[in-house]
Amino acid sequence: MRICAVNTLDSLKLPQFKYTAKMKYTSRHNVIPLKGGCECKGMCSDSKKCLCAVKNGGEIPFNHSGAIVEAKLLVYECGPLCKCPPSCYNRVSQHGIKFQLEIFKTTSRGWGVRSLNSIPSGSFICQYTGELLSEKEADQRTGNDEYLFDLGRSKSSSQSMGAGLSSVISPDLQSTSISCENVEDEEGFTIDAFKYGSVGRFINHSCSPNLVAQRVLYDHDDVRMPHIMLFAAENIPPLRELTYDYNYVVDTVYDSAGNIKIKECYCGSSECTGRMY
Ligand SMILES: C[S@@+](CC[C@H](N)C(=O)[O-])C[C@H]1O[C@@H](n2cnc3c(N)ncnc32)[C@H](O)[C@@H]1O
Repeated sequence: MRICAVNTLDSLKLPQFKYTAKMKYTSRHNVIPLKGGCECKGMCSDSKKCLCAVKNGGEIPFNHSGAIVEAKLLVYECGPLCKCPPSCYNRVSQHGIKFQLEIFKTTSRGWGVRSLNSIPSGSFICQYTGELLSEKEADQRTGNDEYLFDLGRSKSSSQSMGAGLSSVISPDLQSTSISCENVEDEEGFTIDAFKYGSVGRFINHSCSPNLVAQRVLYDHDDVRMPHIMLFAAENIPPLRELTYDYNYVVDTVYDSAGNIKIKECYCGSSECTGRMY
């Protein structure tokens, strides 16, 4: 789908980056491959027999219109080794963008994203794609940290969803409680959308967001590096800016010299806390 960028405010052009609809992995990261899939011949309608439904806690997380029913720590969509057809109800975000999105210049937050169509609650919007980096690699990009999305760590006691853009957020506060078989260490991963990314890289933060970031697995089995899929958290009218909560914890973001970084929030919501971090 073609995505236009409009600027009615000044003469600034969209910054250069390479558009990638899929994640960019390198051989440095050993992604755990899929071990298998469900055996359903139809549409995964028997949630007791469908292995993917079982992994989702005994239910398909989407309704028949393709809307996510509720945000979860991790959603398993059916994948390439499943026997079900591409039209299976448990394949949603893997099919890509369905709404006509537009990148536009905002007055105070750089570029942002809106939809030209109205969006029903629960609909898939887009994936936050980019280069997959280890925590160490991400830490070395402190000067260019505006497009980092920290995936947190796979084994942790913290319950935080941790779906936020950050470079150096305290790992304990930013991590997830997903337990992870076959993973020896606790290495965390980050997506960097600065050089390679999708329209998702332009979605701004809001303290009253209308999207949620959902971790999804379908084409590999590595819970350390789930796909980040953005879904509508409410019905969204056309031209309303799309936003999600970056989930920063104030005073936990540091620069390379170890000083606390402060960034004001201009989301404009009545619930705005005033600071992004
Ligand atoms: C992932 S980028 C979002 C797209 C960005 N606006 C652009 O022009 O490329 C994140 C950056 O956007 C800006 N931003 C996003 N949400 C904001 C907000 N609520 N208030 C102020 N700046 C925001 C900050 O500079 C942040 O580091």
